[in-house]
Amino acid sequence: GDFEKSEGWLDWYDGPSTPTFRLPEGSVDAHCHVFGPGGQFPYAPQRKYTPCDASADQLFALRDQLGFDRNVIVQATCHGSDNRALVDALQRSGGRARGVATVRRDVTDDQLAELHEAGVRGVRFNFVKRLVDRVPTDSLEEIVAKIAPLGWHVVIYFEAEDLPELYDFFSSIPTDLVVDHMGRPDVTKDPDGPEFELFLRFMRENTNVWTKVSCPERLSVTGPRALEGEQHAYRDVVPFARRVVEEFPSRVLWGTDWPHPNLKDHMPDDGLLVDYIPQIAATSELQRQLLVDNPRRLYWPEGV
Ligand SMILES: O=C(O)/C=C(\C=C(/O)C(=O)O)C(=O)O
Repeated sequence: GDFEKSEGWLDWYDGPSTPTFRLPEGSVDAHCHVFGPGGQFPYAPQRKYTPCDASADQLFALRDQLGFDRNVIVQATCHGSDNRALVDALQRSGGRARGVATVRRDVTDDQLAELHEAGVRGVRFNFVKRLVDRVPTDSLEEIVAKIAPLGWHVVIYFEAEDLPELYDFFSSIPTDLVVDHMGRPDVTKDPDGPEFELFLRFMRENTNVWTKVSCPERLSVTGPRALEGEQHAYRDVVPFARRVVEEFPSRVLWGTDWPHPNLKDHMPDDGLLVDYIPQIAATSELQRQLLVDNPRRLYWPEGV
């Protein structure tokens, strides 16, 4: 049918392993998606890929199996600014999910109020060129002005090579600003080198900036296989993520990124991704901040 998934798209991992690492009580999967079903929630005509359907019920089953308590569900580009699938999932969650939506510059205050009522607490802007026709620099400023009364924050997704030209613009955003997947560092480079240093400087100079130390499977060249005797899946990503967690322990978040859109070479076992966490957050204090305190402060500030 019209919603055939993209060529080469891998189905998400059916039957993920149960993690060895026990998530702390109240942990939040702070980056995940729901897609479709395409017949009920059509994908955006201008999308760059067509995902497999991935429902709220399947997301919540994964949440329970992995040991998370809550989700932050993030609008992906395949649904554009049609947030109906996201809102449906939030309404089904019984208050255990919050959302990050995508809106256009002509969004009305009533539409924003409806999204807030459903549990949306932020807006997402995608600067990854393969995912959008044009980067949303102009609409971002207008939308930031509209969401200010709601106290929402901004989530941005960009690639490390684009940070130099976007640095000043991103530094001018007045809200809390959450960077997806550490701004996608090239992990074949030196974690102490100039490229990652620019991202660390961005976080040092802008104390409103948070980042998700998620998606090693997107960044890794060494991949999911742990060498004999070594415990590190995605071992080439560990130094980058660990550095961020240890320098900015109160401004990091973590998520599965289920159902992992656009992965072509392998589909990660979500249980394995959870077992990666202690490599990058080595103490129970850091784990609690990463998985419980920080996402709760940002998405459930009312403390429920
Ligand atoms: O889901 C992710 O976080 C990563 C990807 C996709 C999107 O963010 C999206 O379509 O909005 C990607 O790297 O392709």
